[in-house]
Amino acid sequence: MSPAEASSNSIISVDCLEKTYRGGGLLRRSDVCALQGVSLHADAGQVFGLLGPNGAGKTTLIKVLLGVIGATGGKASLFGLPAGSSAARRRVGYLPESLRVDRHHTARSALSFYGKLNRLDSRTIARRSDELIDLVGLRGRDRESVKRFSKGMLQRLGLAQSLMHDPDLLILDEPTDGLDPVGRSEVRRIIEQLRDAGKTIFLNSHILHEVELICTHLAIMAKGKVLATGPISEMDGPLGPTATQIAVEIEFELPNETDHSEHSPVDSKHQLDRPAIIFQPAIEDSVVWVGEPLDVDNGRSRFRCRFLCEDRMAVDEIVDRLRGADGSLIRLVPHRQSLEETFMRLVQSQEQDNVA
Ligand SMILES: Nc1ncnc2c1ncn2[C@@H]1O[C@H](COP(=O)(O)OP(=O)(O)OP(=O)(O)O)[C@@H](O)[C@H]1O
Repeated sequence: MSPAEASSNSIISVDCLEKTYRGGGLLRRSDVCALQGVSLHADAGQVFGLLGPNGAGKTTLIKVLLGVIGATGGKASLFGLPAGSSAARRRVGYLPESLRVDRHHTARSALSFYGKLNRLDSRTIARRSDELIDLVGLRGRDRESVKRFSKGMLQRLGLAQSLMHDPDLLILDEPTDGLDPVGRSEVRRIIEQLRDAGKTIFLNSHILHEVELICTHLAIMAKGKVLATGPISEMDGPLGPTATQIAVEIEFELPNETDHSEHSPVDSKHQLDRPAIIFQPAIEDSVVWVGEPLDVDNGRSRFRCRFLCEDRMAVDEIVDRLRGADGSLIRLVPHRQSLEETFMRLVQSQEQDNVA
């Protein structure tokens, strides 16, 4: 989305953001460009996921949003206020990747401590602590030492502390990292409740499946750049990674080259190469996946292949080539790319671009 397209109710608005960590030395060889023209927008009520491999720049972006570090270029704002300003910061709750709660605390005393840090009065602290202890499922354990808490319970307490001042936006750094499946599902349940209560949630993760389960919107980042952003429902659709590409799955039969009348064995490796030979060079590089021959019968082999086609004409060409090779089309369906496939394709093609 271009800055001009950003909707007026953007809670987070990031445009052409740059962050270079300066290294030593006159030639600046050790400078690290952690953010390179990052643009993204998260609207009210969204659960927005920032997904990327290690070193993508996710934590750097969060630090700029919170005002912990300054950007070296571009613009970032929260609620239309400059990121890092105290007016913006007051409306944000933050859960760092590993929140350390002093071991002498109980859940209740920890919440009281964080309430005081947020300058809340004692009545508000007592009321919010009650509400949040219920929300995060710590009722009955709230006067126990946190020393006895599991990692999942500590993370839920961390969520509660980030909510003490009732912020409109929650920024969560790897909220389910290191939790067991039960802990992850409990954190997801709380995030869903917060979303239903109208909070905007911005979270950072390298766990693709978690993002898929929790988020409504997504930005895929790698090496300081946003590779794709939009509603999650559009990230794993039938289209390829660019708007015009079409991913299709085709099931078809081809006559065997081996003469079956002589009962010669069918060489499956040889058979496997056949579709690629028939479809190339016209659609070079577009055979994404070829399965083992599914069936070999009456001198014909059945295959299932996936293709990433640049446009509809490329799909027509595949069908024409199949007919030209005396093949028959059994099934042609748009292939829904999983988020994982989209993610891997984007990250790998960026790596190839960098090598070229
Ligand atoms: N204080 C710093 N000084 C120099 N380089 C840094 C600093 N902090 C981060 N970097 C570098 O900036 C790049 C982005 O790092 P960042 O921590 O933002 O990525 P990330 O996506 O959060 O990765 P991870 O999932 O591993 O935390 C990396 O190359 C990292 O080494």
